[in-house]
Amino acid sequence: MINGVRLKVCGLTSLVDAEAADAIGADALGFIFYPKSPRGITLTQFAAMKDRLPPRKKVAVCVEPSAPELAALVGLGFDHYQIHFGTETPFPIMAGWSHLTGRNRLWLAPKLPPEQDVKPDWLPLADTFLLDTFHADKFGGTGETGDWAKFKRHRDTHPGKTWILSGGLKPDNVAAAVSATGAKFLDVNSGVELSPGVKDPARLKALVLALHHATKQDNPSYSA
Ligand SMILES: O=C(O)c1ccccc1N[C@@H]1O[C@H](COP(=O)(O)O)[C@@H](O)[C@H]1O
Repeated sequence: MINGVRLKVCGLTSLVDAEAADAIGADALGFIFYPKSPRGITLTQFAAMKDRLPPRKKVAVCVEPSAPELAALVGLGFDHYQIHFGTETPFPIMAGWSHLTGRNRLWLAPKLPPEQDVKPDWLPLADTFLLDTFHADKFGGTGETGDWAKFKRHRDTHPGKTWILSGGLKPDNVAAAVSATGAKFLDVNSGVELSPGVKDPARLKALVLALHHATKQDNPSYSA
């Protein structure tokens, strides 16, 4: 936690990168189980490093998992399950996800087109929502910033939920993102990489320094 702002470092593919995220004080470590992602790992790869990972919250990131796929992830004992999904996903499927993980462990990450908001029906299914940048052909990892005003509007409208800001965050825009949205939970991924799937310790440090500076109590553009 950095001055009241939590940070997840996502797309970790190795112990070395998990340790780099731990070293900068990340609250949560994200692992992507999506074969189409350049940061994707398999359950076997995760299981091989699981016992040596730093003692931070572990988040399994997946895309529209089937019940058996999600059950396999739950079997590995993650703290949270971040599910990216299209907005036409049938409600009973989403309710099944919530039932399998428990709503306190579920992070719903809808692929929201510009004109669409989080549907009221979804709210009881999860305590936490992650808003990532919309991209017609991708579910995440776009490296592009999203609609910060939309994020702020959701956060203001539903203060009982945890809202995670995601999409294209990097050392040079994290201060502006926090200032524009008031986000208390950030998710970083490609903006702190050397190449897809390989984290850059220098960019991780720069991001944390920028976040420290942006959230200092005496910074006039920040309201805690
Ligand atoms: O990174 C991916 O390849 C990915 C693929 C499918 C679903 C989620 C994915 N990553 C998530 O995308 C966001 C934002 O990434 P970025 O900062 O824009 O690179 C992050 O939450 C990852 O969990």
